[in-house]
Amino acid sequence: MAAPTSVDSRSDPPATVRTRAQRALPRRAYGFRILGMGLAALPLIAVMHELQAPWPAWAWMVLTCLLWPHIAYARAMQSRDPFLAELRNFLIDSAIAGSWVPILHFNLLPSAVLLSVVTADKINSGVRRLWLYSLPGTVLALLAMAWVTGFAFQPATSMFVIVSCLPIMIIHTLAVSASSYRLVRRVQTQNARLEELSRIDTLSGLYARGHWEGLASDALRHHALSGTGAMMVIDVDRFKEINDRHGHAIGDDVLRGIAEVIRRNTPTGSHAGRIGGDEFAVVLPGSVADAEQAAERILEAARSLAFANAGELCCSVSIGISAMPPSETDLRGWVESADRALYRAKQAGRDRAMTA
Ligand SMILES: Nc1nc2c(ncn2[C@@H]2O[C@H](COP(=O)(O)OP(=O)(O)OP(=O)(O)O)[C@@H](O)[C@H]2O)c(=O)[nH]1
Repeated sequence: MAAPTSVDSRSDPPATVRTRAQRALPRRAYGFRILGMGLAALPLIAVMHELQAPWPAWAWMVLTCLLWPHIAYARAMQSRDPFLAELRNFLIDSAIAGSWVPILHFNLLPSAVLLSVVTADKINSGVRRLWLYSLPGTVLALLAMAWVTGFAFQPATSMFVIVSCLPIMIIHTLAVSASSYRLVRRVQTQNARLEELSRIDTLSGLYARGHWEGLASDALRHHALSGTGAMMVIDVDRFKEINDRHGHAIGDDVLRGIAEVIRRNTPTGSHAGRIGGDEFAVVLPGSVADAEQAAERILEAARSLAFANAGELCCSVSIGISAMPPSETDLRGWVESADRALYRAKQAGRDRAMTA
């Protein structure tokens, strides 16, 4: 009758995450325990009324349904390890449910509802095998209470008791489902964010290498059909010197500036990525002549870049261009061909483009 949580004991989360989860778990469980135990009181009252139960049964109902949720919360929050204390509370929940079955004289519907609700709570907690660990305590509590009540057995459920079971079956199930839904939505959002992070190079804003390679392979297959397309590899000239003279922060500004230059000067349908420290690659649609024009624009724009914190800094790039291979080949071969052209551009004095 407690909350579904996002905690999974299979993995070892970082300390900060774990501390947050430690505090969050008892808080989340508190509301659900009040709801679950409170709603469970209805069938208990109905059956005890039918059985004319003795006062200790009523006292046990008040203690477990009305007081226990607050005791459990206080226990967990005052504990050195609220997460662990809350796990113990989960186990006590199950034992309490087990103890109720004989008090109800094994009345079929409320017994089944109570046991399935507490077991489902363990599964929903996300803590591996918690439901399994809770079973011995449940069975022991059930047997102990059965011994106290003399194994009284009256499984038939009246319409009055069936109706009293409806609130816990409906409201608790919906509340747990809503909580699970929120959890799933959060995981989906986080997954989308993680995917975004793996797709985009955070410094340059261009595609990260792995994702770019996927796009470039697709483009290679696509361009093989049309017979056009070009690969461009761009490397910042003497970037080590820029770092050494102006510092890494300015070096990063240069990389960002070049990335922006590439973005602005390549045609729609191009895929630009950062494939190394100061190396970028672009797959372009169209002919080699189109790519050479784009390269000239990039060279020009790179020369004109200005940096607020390094007034005298001028930068340039060298570019290697390779035409679409005559027959479809692997991406690596295409990039290496453009790389060889880039090497020649560097050898020829940098700040220029060469075509393979
Ligand atoms: N600021 C910064 N520097 C980086 C980053 N990644 C790699 N580098 C640096 O980039 C430099 C790359 O230099 P090289 O490619 O070896 O050579 P270069 O100085 O550019 O010389 P040429 O390519 O021959 O013109 C190295 O000094 C790396 O430390 C980064 O993300 N930020």
